Amino acid sequence: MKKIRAAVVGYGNIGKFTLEALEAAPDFEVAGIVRRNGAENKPAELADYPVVKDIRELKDVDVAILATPTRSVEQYAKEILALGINTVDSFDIHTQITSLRRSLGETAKAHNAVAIISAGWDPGSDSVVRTLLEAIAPKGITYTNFGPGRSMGHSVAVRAIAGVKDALSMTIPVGTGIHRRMVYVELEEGADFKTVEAAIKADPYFVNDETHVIQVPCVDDLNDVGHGVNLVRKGVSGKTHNQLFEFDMKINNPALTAQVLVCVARASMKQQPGCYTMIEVPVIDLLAGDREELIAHLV
Ligand SMILES: NC(=O)C1=CN([C@@H]2O[C@H](COP(=O)(O)OP(=O)(O)OC[C@H]3O[C@@H](n4cnc5c(N)ncnc54)[C@H](OP(=O)(O)O)[C@@H]3O)[C@@H](O)[C@H]2O)C=CC1
Ligand SMILES: N[C@@H](CCCC(=O)C(=O)O)C(=O)O
Repeated sequence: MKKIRAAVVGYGNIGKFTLEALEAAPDFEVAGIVRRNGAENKPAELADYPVVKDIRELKDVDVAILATPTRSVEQYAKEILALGINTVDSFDIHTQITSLRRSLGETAKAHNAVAIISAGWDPGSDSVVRTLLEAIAPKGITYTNFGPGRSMGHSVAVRAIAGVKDALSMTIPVGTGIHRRMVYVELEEGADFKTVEAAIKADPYFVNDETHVIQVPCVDDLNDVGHGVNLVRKGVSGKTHNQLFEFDMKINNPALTAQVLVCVARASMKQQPGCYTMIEVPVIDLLAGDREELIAHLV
């Protein structure tokens, strides 16, 4: 069977694990990697792949997996969808997902392509869990409690602030879906800590949470990409109260995000043109293999 040809756009934390997930998938082949500086300083593990500045330099790409900062997703997605290539991303600014969906939906439909957005683990696979739990206990409350662990999105947002050399944003669960942010920053020489601290606290990623910023000499000495979630719903099925559900996982954050992106890239090949979030995609489309065999095995 013809393999799905995927390009990885951006080769940072998520990009590296995406390449591994593609290499491990039976139905994908790597079309190449798109990097801002192209093949300059090409790492050894990319020796067998084309590394380019522009996705148009790659041959027959079916789907582009966007492993760029969340704030760059819309621009990359629009350019790539306009070439008729599907895109998937893990955009994680929850309050902006519906507007991104509308915006990419227009471009995707105009160019006969598919975009699946916000497809990491949260937003992403957790969104599917929340949806399922709400369906089976329509009345009730869901609490999504993260961590403790490293938020990649928050760490990326801090690294983009002027004067920050490196950053680690730890998410600490306080309970009932409330989180504290412990942000460790390594500053560029001459940067002013108070200015950086104020910029972090004003960023929409942090503005609603209790946030502590701590200057350290070397972020790498603290770094651990482990994370996790404890997602709980207590609610009512029919007229019966006290239905209690719990989903818990402890994970390597970039490895899981990458795996979700790859299964969603597969699903993108089976959708009609347009833009979707994960809760709109049939879960069976995330899997490789024969549909009847999957049904026999999983249902
Ligand atoms: N939904 C979810 O569950 C999750 C979502 N995420 C999202 O994944 C995103 C990426 O995280 P992570 O891989 O750690 O980020 P990194 O900074 O490690 O990697 C991003 C890569 O994108 C490329 N890039 C393109 N444009 C820019 C730009 N303007 N500034 C910086 N880099 C750029 C760079 O690669 P190159 O130099 O090769 O061009 C860079 O290495 C996060 O922003 C986060 O929101 C992460 C985890 C979970
Ligand atoms: N989007 C997160 C993954 C979910 C955990 C989270 O949102 C957090 O730690 O705040 C990330 O970028 O790591």
